[in-house]
Amino acid sequence: MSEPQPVFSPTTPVVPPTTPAPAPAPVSAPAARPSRILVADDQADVLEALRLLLKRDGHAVVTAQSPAGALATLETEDVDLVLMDLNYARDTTSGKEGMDLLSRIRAQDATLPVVVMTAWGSVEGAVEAMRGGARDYVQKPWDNTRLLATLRTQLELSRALKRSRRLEDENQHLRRAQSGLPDLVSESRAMVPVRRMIERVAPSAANVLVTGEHGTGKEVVARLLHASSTRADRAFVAVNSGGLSEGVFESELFGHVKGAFTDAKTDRTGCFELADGGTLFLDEIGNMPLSQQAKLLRVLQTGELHPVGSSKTRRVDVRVVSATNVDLAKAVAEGRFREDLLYRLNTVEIPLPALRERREDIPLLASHFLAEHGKRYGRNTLRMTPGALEALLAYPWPGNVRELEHAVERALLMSVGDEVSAEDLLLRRAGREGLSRLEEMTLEEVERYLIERALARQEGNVSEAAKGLGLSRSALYRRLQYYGIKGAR
Ligand SMILES: Nc1ncnc2c1ncn2[C@@H]1O[C@H](COP(=O)(O)OP(=O)(O)OP(=O)(O)O)[C@@H](O)[C@H]1O
Repeated sequence: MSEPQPVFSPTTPVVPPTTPAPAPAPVSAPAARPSRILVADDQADVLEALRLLLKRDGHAVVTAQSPAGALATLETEDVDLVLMDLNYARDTTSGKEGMDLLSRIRAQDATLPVVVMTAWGSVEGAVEAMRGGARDYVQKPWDNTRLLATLRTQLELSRALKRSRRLEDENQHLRRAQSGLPDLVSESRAMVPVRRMIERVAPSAANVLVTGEHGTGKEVVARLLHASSTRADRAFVAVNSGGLSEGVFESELFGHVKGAFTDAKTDRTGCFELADGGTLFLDEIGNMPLSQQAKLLRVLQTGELHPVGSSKTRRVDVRVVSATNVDLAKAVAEGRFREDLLYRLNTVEIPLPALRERREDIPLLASHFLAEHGKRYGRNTLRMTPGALEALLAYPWPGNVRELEHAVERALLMSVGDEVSAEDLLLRRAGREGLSRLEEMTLEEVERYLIERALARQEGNVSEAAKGLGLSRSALYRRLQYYGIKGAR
């Protein structure tokens, strides 16, 4: 069995598009930013000294002179660590205001590392603060080297924690681990423009819209675009964007913070952030309600989002590949899809032909699935009989490649010995072998069978099939509707 060839390898030189693609949607890249530290102390000279010290060490610094100021800053600024004094009211060393501030910071974001500064010799204060959730403490007056080392350790620890939490979230979202390039098996002429387009646009950051009937391989194309791009080592996050209820949509795409709503027990990273630096695959985009389209458009226009319940702005660098089986131009004309969103999504459009329009691919796809599933079931020596191949070629495949894959897997399980026969395929209604069962069929089954055969012969063309059956086009359409036969054009 010949191995399907990958479309191209990532090392293949990039061929520039003949017509320059329009500029991609500006979901802009975040600059690699230094750690941002909030320093809270009521003494201006202390704040200034710390600001200079931390800046020299490569950190960005924001300062606050009171607990209220610190909390207000945390509301609006994305901070990586808080360095805070325990005492605010002058001449007191009780640390009460500081402990209060610490617990309020923890309530807002329990993952934010806090390092407290205690008065020299106040060991109880330090112990209490650590019990209250501070990650570490330094004593005043501080030793510069020790202070910087403490902060660096806490920042690294927090980064590692964030990374592992993000990986956990990512793992939940990644539908399947991909090794190497996903297989886009094809040898038909109809798929040549598809392959060419993938080669040309994959390396760019352009947003791509993949269109085609169910099961034609839109997600395979999306994965291939990602795997062949410079983003290949970052996440590919797939989300069924047409099937989300109003309540779930924002949280799924943009994330939420703990406490944003009753069930929000912990922070949740949204798909946009999970896909940061990588590719977000928005499947079934044509079924997205208008209200959700507006929210999506805003993020694509600005490259900025707010997790639900947070006023902090996050920036993301995401390439969006979307897919639909809906005619979006028609949906725009009927007011069901926003035109401005369509223009953001379809910088490049890749239309995938239905399987009946590329019958040359059927034998290769069948062999591919037979080999793949054969491996899975420990049956590596299976072959299709010529009769099985003929039946596959005669069938109209309304469910496209997905249906073919299922039929081959089922046939593999039905088969005895090394051969998969036409009968194992169970394509009773359309395969040739159906003829031998003619006498067992009802009149309606025979009619359906003949219509499917005629359509398959004419590659789904209704006018030609109607001619062959001696029916008018509209009479055939009525019957197609009656029998629920899909895949006609
Ligand atoms: N050209 C191809 N080569 C190999 N496998 C393919 C090909 N096209 C589709 N498949 C397989 O067929 C199945 C359906 O493909 P996929 O999910 O990409 O279709 P889709 O167009 O995204 O479907 P839907 O519109 O229902 O979401 C998958 O298991 C996929 O791996």
